[in-house]
Amino acid sequence: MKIAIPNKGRLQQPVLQFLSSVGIKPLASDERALILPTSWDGVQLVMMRTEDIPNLVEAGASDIGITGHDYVVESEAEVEELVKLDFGKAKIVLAVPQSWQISSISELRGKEIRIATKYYNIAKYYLEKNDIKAKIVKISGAAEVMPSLGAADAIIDVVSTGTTLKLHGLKPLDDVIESYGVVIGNKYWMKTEEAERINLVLTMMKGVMSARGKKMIFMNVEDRYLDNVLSSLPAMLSPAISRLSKSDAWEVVTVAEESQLPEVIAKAKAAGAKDIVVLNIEKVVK
Ligand SMILES: Nc1ncnc2c1ncn2[C@@H]1O[C@H](COP(=O)(O)OP(=O)(O)OP(=O)(O)O)[C@@H](O)[C@H]1O
Ligand SMILES: O=P(O)(O)OC[C@H]1O[C@H](OP(=O)(O)OP(=O)(O)O)[C@H](O)[C@@H]1O
Ligand SMILES: [Mg+2]
Repeated sequence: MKIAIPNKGRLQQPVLQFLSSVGIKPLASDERALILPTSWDGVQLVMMRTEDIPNLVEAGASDIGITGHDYVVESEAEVEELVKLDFGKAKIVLAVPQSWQISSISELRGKEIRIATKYYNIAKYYLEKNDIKAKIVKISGAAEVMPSLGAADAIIDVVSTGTTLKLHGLKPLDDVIESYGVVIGNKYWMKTEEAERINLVLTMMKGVMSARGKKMIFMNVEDRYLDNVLSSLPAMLSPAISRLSKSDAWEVVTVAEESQLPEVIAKAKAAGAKDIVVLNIEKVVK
């Protein structure tokens, strides 16, 4: 099976790290190679431009792909979003010159404005939905410079820290869409002879995402403190307990969200738990 991933750009490293956690590592070959074998037998990586991946997957040149949600929407490709990822987060906004004394997009109605963007379809849907008349100036990047060159009045572009907008005298006026890294699939992937392997890869990918932010906690508890320690744990954490050999103590094991850790450990310790060990979780396959 083939997985299309970014051959460059800001998503490439996070995607490779994510695939490594899944158990898929590219096997070194000529660095110009665009189809790479991997450590998982029968799985190849296809190195493509991030924005081309939706069309590539729709065309069936790859069974699944990893790209940005914005490119899935912009491409209008008939693909399925299968696993939402926790990297590649961005916002696409409508931004206008800081000098414009407007605070809502409704004030743009009735005006004929030019909007520079690399997201033509996303902009078109957004402007139609908001009943704004605008000429879309299609560019492939660096949209922020267009208003100061007099080539556009406003832009629709990605914003992360907001630095580039500020630097070019622009301010965000409205959010257009949220974007995030996403695993997509060809609509017919389940009908291919690779379906079983694809399903296993997707199961592992979901397993990695379910484990994100979760920790395993092991603690030793003497008999006399067991009830106290168990009642100190948050109700939804159904801990497992096992008798320690050669002592009247127990091992209590549970899983907690990383954000719960400080409170869970403090309360368990105060209730008598000792030797508290915290481990990362690689995958949780439901
Ligand atoms: N600050 C950001 N700027 C651009 N894209 C971002 C940013 N933060 C997250 N993204 C997301 O990353 C993806 C952009 O990746 P892509 O490889 O196309 O562009 P890039 O990393 O800016 O590289 P390039 O130099 O080709 O523009 C999109 O899905 C976008 O939503
Ligand atoms: O809000 P910020 O943190 O400033 O990031 C947003 C900027 O980053 C991206 O540019 P990129 O570096 O990808 O150049 P490009 O526009 O040519 O793709 C994006 O297109 C914005 O210009
Ligand atoms: Mg870019």
